Amino acid sequence: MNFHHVSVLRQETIDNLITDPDGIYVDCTLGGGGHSRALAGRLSAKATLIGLDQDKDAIAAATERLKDTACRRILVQRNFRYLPDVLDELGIEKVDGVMFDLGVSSYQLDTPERGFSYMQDGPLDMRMDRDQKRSAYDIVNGYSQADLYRIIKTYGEERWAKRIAAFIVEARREKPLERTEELVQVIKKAIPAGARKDGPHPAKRTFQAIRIEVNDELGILHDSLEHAAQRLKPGGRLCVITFHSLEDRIAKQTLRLLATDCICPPDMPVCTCHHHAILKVKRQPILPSQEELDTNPRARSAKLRVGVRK
Ligand SMILES: C[S@@+](CC[C@H](N)C(=O)[O-])C[C@H]1O[C@@H](n2cnc3c(N)ncnc32)[C@H](O)[C@@H]1O
Repeated sequence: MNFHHVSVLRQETIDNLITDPDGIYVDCTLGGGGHSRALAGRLSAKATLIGLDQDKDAIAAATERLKDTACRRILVQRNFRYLPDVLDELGIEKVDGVMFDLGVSSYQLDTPERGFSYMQDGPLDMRMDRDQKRSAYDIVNGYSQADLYRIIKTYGEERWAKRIAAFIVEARREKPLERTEELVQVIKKAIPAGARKDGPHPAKRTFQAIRIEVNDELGILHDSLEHAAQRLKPGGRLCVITFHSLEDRIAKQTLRLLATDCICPPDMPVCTCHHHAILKVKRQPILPSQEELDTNPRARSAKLRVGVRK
């Protein structure tokens, strides 16, 4: 397996994450272990690095990449929504830092058999965790037209969502769509030629939408970030890298909420919510440098948000 992935905002993330070189750190999205490798390189032999990924291939690649690092390493194939359970099982109450580098890896995108790519033909799959039942096939062939429209519109922010949903339903009447290339052809037919001329690949937004739905990427984000923040020691850091506006909105709003004391409606005479801020956050996200943008086009839309536990 050739696990190709160039880590985004690597230095910036590690610089913000580490407060104690002997501490306990969690990488919730190991991928190829790029961030973790850089992190481990700055930790002592007394430190612990816990790495999670729901993709078996990522665990295998990261295990290899991290094998000669000094710190204690615990790599687990698990969805990060279960971070509190993983820490409980390890008997770890609080940690010094937690990072998330959201979305898919280049390896997942560029491996046709994983079915994420609209550029190379493969089965309609898109599962990060291949033990999971629901795949892109089930969504494309099983969702009602209204549900297809809803996800393509909401998660893809696709202007032609209505037509694409209708064309998918029409195409699958003959036989189920099985390959990514078949879906790409249906999407191309649905989008008028004039609108297809400029801009990104016509299937980009629909593929993003289906991928988000298959992996419930946005549904689990708010709670996962909150759980991670709750497990930080005072002064501990939460670092989140996002790659599109929907993801970033959830990260921004969650961090802002965790940094707010009272969340009662403004006309409430006394506080009844008893909400207490547990984080301090910087308003502005950290963006990739020009140098990084010049060498890694995937960094274009990346934003790093950092929270510091009170
Ligand atoms: C952008 S890649 C991470 C790359 C990594 N930081 C590096 O430098 O090599 C995102 C990884 O997160 C994993 N992932 C996404 N959502 C996840 C979730 N809810 N739970 C666990 N892993 C997840 C994906 O399988 C993928 O391997």
